[in-house]
Amino acid sequence: MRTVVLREPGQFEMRERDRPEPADDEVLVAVRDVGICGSDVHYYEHGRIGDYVVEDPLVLGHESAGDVVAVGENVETLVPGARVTLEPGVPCRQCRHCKRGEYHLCTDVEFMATPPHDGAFAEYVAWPADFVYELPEAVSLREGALCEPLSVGIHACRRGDVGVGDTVLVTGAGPIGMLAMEAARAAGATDVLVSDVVGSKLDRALDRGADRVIDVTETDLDSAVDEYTDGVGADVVVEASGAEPSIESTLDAVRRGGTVVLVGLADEAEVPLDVLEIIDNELDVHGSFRYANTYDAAVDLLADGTVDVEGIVDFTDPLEEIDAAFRRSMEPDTVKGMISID
Ligand SMILES: NC(=O)C1=CN([C@@H]2O[C@H](COP(=O)(O)OP(=O)(O)OC[C@H]3O[C@@H](n4cnc5c(N)ncnc54)[C@H](O)[C@@H]3O)[C@@H](O)[C@H]2O)C=CC1
Ligand SMILES: CC(=O)[C@H](N)C(=O)O
Repeated sequence: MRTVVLREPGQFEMRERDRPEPADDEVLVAVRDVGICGSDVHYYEHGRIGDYVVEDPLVLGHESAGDVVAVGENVETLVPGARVTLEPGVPCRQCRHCKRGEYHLCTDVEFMATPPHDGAFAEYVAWPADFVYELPEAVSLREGALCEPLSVGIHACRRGDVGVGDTVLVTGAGPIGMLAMEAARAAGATDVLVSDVVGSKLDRALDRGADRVIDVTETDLDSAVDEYTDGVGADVVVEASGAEPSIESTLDAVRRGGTVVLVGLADEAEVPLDVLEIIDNELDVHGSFRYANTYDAAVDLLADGTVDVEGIVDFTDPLEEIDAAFRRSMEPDTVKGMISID
């Protein structure tokens, strides 16, 4: 089967590998659509993310969907021909976190495209059936693949306890911010504000239903939020840029008693946050890491038409043109690129 491996930073190589055999509890999926995530691009550019270093050729891609072509002998939930999306993190299922249902915190999780685990830029992937979700007719495979970043948005909104009537500020209009905005709306937020430093992304957010967009290169975030909320502040801020100034500004933009959800990963682990501001305003500040138990919800929201994920996609290129696709993904205007596999 065809795969693309990252050999070293900036160098993909098309390789033939043996088609995997599904184990008893696995299904074999012919991969059709794979999203390009910022983390894939980071590995492509730098060969590492923090302590995760690409030491051996690695298959990237963890936002995937395709067709089941074979099932292991214990699999009763899926049959060949099913159209599916793959949840990319498989935990140990045994540890305290797994047993509490917070399996995304399992320290033994094997996550696609995180060294040393291969991802989905390949013709076939064998994957545990309990982390494979069937897509109804109404949900395309492209949408199925984007259940992954949508899940990040759903989990962030759950962490922020976004509720009916809330005003939510999302900082960063990349794919995660855009889909956090969708998830916030689905959770009942009636006002969603979005900030970024790239005008075209804010235009896109506006087209996709943002009530107010804030270009922080021109407008002070705190003042804009104050103006919109009559000086109260946002009920929930979802920080989805990872930019240090944006992370710092969340504490000023949220209302007293409100909630800040930190999703964006800063380049530096240490970002100064005013502890007195957190205490005095009784803020809830939550980290949000990947997701757990979100895929069923993501598929349902797509099937109902409650959220739109296709609208964030700028282009789809074939697997053979992955190098050009990654370069295009690095352009500041791009929100989401995808790879299709025939
Ligand atoms: N915690 C988690 O589980 C996950 C975290 N992430 C992180 O979330 C962040 C967002 O992911 P993507 O949307 O894929 O990244 P992205 O890089 O595509 O989007 C970030 C956006 O923030 C904007 N931005 C830069 N400076 C800003 C500022 N000062 N104020 C407002 N916006 C600003 C950029 O122009 C860009 O549009 C990244 O840091 C990523 O590493 C991504 C996936 C999962
Ligand atoms: C941080 C990322 O972008 C990636 N999706 C991951 O969950 O590792």
